[in-house]
Amino acid sequence: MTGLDPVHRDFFAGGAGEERTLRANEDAWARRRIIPRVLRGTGPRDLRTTLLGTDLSMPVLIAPTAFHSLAHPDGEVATATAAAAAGTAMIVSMAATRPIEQIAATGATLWFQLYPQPDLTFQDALLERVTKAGVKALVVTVDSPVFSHGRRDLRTGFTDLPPGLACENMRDDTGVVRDITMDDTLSWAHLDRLRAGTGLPVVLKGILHPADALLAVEHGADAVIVSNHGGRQLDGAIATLDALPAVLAAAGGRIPVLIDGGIRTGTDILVALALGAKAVAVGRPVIWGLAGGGAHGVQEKLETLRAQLDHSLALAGAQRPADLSPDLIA
Ligand SMILES: Cc1cc2nc3c(=O)[nH]c(=O)nc-3n(C[C@H](O)[C@H](O)[C@H](O)COP(=O)(O)O)c2cc1C
Ligand SMILES: O=C(O)C(=O)c1ccccc1
Repeated sequence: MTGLDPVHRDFFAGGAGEERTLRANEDAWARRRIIPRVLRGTGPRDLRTTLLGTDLSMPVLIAPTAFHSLAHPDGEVATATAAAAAGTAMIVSMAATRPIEQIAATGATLWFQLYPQPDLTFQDALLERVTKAGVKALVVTVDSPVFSHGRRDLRTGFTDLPPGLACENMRDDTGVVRDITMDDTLSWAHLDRLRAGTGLPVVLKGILHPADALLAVEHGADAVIVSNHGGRQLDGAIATLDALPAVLAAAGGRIPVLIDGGIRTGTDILVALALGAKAVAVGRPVIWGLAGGGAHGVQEKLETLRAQLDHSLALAGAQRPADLSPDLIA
């Protein structure tokens, strides 16, 4: 990718361990085949979707990924500019390198991703800050009780952001940038407290087991994202597509189920929607677009996915995502 330092490229591309889960995510989509319907006279497609009160021009969100300023000098501001132009939502990583207020100034619809922090005073202040900036939902990442180990970036020697870059939303009231803490004591009680303290919809990111999907419903989560963190946390974890059916069954239609991991084409999105996901999120493809061409690069990536989804819906005999059903997938 243009201008991307090889060490940073490995940080973005890499997965945990042997990268089995990283590969499994992409392979799972490639294994599915579509059984199209014909002669349905559907006319032009309508990709619009509403999620937790958020209107989206298509069922594709930008997954939260760290450190966009390593990919492009405009960082998360460029990514958000593209999200706004494409009419979709960006989930801003807690490890974003631009202040949430600057990202919000693009006019993009934003959700904010949170690693729950043990310092509750700091966390409350952060939530107040992002809420004031206008984020529309809180995405709580639950698959990371500890930092990832053995990723490519650890072998290449990538440890921290270069001078001048920082996780700008981790500044406390003294201006000091806090480290993001991965908390191995996290439990459902923490989630209950979080939910009680915010008026925002709460989305749990990193659900793979159906029993956890059921608990998410019982604890009042507004949505879940089936995710294995793009193969960056537990190597050997199930591919997200393989986890999706049981999670959907456990959720039983009570809350929307989203999915990320290895989604690269419009047909991947069609497969996810046909099986019952309400929307998908994409991580690395957005980073490559950002590295290659800033806001325009990201927008081009999003418009390519939109065109591919539109085309494959037409060829499968569907006008809207809601017209798709599991019988279309082999
Ligand atoms: C470079 C990179 C950084 C990431 N940073 C975060 C993060 O800060 N918070 C988070 O919840 N997930 C993070 N993720 C996981 C993504 O949100 C998402 O689950 C994953 O990238 C989806 O898979 P894909 O990249 O194959 O589309 C990161 C992923 C990558 C590749
Ligand atoms: O790289 C990641 O996957 C990730 O989640 C992360 C979180 C905090 C800082 C840097 C990266």
